[in-house]
Amino acid sequence: MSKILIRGAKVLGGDVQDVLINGETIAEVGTGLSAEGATVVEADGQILLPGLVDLHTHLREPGREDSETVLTGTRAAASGGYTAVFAMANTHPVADTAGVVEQVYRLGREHGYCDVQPIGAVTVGLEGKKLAELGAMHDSAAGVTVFSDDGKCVDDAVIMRRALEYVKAFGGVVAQHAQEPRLTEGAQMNEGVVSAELGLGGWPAVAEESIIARDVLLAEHVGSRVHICHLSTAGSVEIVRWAKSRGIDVTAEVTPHHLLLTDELVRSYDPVYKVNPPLRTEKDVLALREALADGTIDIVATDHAPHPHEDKDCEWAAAAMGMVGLETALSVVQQTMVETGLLDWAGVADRMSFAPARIGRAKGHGRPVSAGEPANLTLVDPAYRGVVDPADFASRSRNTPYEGRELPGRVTHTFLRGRATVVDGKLA
Ligand SMILES: NC(=O)N[C@@H](CC(=O)O)C(=O)O
Repeated sequence: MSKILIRGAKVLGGDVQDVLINGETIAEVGTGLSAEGATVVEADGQILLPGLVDLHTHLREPGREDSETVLTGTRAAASGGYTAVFAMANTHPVADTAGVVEQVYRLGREHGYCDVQPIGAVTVGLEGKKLAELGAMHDSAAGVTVFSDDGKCVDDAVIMRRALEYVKAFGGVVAQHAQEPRLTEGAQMNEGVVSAELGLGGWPAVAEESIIARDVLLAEHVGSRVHICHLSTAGSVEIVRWAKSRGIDVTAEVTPHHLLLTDELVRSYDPVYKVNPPLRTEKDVLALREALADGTIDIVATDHAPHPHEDKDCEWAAAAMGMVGLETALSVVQQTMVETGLLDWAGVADRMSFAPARIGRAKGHGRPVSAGEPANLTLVDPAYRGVVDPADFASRSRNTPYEGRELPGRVTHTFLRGRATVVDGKLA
């Protein structure tokens, strides 16, 4: 069995320690550990985190392999420090049967860059009409625990209620894309001052907030668990805060881009900024950061949404919605949360590994950095400063809003069950 000694890293940003990996497992954590027979990784000044877990990734396979595949997407994930990703169901065919989720799960295992945990669709074909085979997907080899029609809202209250009732039986969770469809017909960007000036169809905050309000009440009524995808407004934060104070079993995520970018960027008419939910205002950004810091928002999830050049490089109205995010997420969180003093590295470990693994019940991920645990680990150099160049991405798509921006931090090593998937910042 191969041995690796990570020497002198700040574990979760705290004490400087050595971590000895033996085979797939962390053998020892301490100071002055022997390097005998081990490959040494010098980690002076670096932060050691549990491998990151993304609860919201679009891998596009099957069906849109021109934008991403399980292989390219998991290579992008490993580059970004992830050891597990949850793959959204809006593929072609939709991941609404045991067959499709098993296929995606197996591809992840075969490629070996990052574990892939498929998310099952809530409704057949994401059409919102008929519940998909939730039980069969759960009982399959993929062991699906998270269900979502992401990209579309489960807007029928009865279907949502039934889904919540169904997943309760096996401790699953429904992850809602909160977007009232009638209030967002033809919407192109956040509804506000900028949309009025640009004459683009507005996407009101209330379209998100009304669905969240309804769904936390449904979750309370049914006694089930609901997760809210990509929260984007200050009002949504208030509703989730209220729900949690009532003891409702709700969790929520925020994307890196909603922690940094605002709708002012849409003035450029550059479709790279077109995303669902849309970029909001400075006030929303600040409320989201604060909510992530105080735990009202549980996790950061990337909503990595790769699109090929031809779907993005066109006029605003015709462009696809979405941004890639796996390879920049940790840097954006470092900039917006750590360097602002809102969150320390232990907090980052919680919001990007422990909590998402807990919500999605990802086995072997989001575990403490201690002896006997699976060696799923990420090593970060926080002093690094670099300009984002999409040509460096492992993702098949390049639709990043950060091109040319300087961002802090770099993932130097990622370990999946003791095997290095990233070494010195490069895919192994
Ligand atoms: N987040 C996005 O802007 N796009 C997502 C789906 C969606 O949520 O619309 C995609 O699959 O491309």
